[in-house]
Amino acid sequence: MSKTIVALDFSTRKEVYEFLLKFHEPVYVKIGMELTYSFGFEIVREVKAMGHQIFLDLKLHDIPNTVKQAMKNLAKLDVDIVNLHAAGGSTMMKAAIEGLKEGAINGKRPLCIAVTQLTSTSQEAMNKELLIPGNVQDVVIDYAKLAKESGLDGVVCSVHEAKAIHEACGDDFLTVTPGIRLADDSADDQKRVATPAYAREQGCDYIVVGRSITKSADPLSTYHQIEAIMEEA
Ligand SMILES: O=c1ccn([C@@H]2O[C@H](COP(=O)(O)O)[C@@H](O)[C@H]2O)c(=O)[nH]1
Repeated sequence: MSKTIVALDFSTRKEVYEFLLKFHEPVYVKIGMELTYSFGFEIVREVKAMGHQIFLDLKLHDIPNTVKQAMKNLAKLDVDIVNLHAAGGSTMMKAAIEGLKEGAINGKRPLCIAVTQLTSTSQEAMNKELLIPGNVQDVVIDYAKLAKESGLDGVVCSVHEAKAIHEACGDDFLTVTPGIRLADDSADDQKRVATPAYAREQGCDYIVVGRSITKSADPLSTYHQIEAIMEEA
């Protein structure tokens, strides 16, 4: 089973299909706001029909009833993972699970994970702009515990918090980690970054990789290189 989720952050359908056609097997992909807001759920259905697994990354954050109804609709897409912001609180997260259960196809709902602190958020920004005091790792772990108590399946966090989250919430609580960069890559807008090798060492369940693969001169080879690192014993 693939441990690498490729972020399909493209602006055109052509780029999506040209990219996916390079792969000769189903891959785990992430469809986010960029594609969904351009092409609607049609693109989700099309990529799913090609046999790929899908993490639908729309990061819901609203009042509980709105999130519940939205999740009910997302469950009907039969994707593998959906997500929301833990900052919406436990009532919202519980409502999300209720919505997913109501919309589940054949009794099987998508996994639901909570964004703790975005990997583009630095310690300084969290304290001074978001006005959340304390250490970013402690805050992420507290949010992860809240997500677990609310019935969620895991969290989005950075590699740097994954080990402590597994210690606090259990090994079966998923850690999905964006902010992945190969050693020579630019961090771009990401702040809490790490390499695939460090992600494997820290026991991350999945890494999310966008630009390091999609902007690579040879995306297929970079993907296989990363997968090989993630699969090392
Ligand atoms: O905390 C988060 C949550 C989501 N993301 C998403 O992951 C990818 C990362 O792309 P890169 O090009 O590898 O930086 C992107 O789609 C984000 O929306 C995240 O980065 N951090």
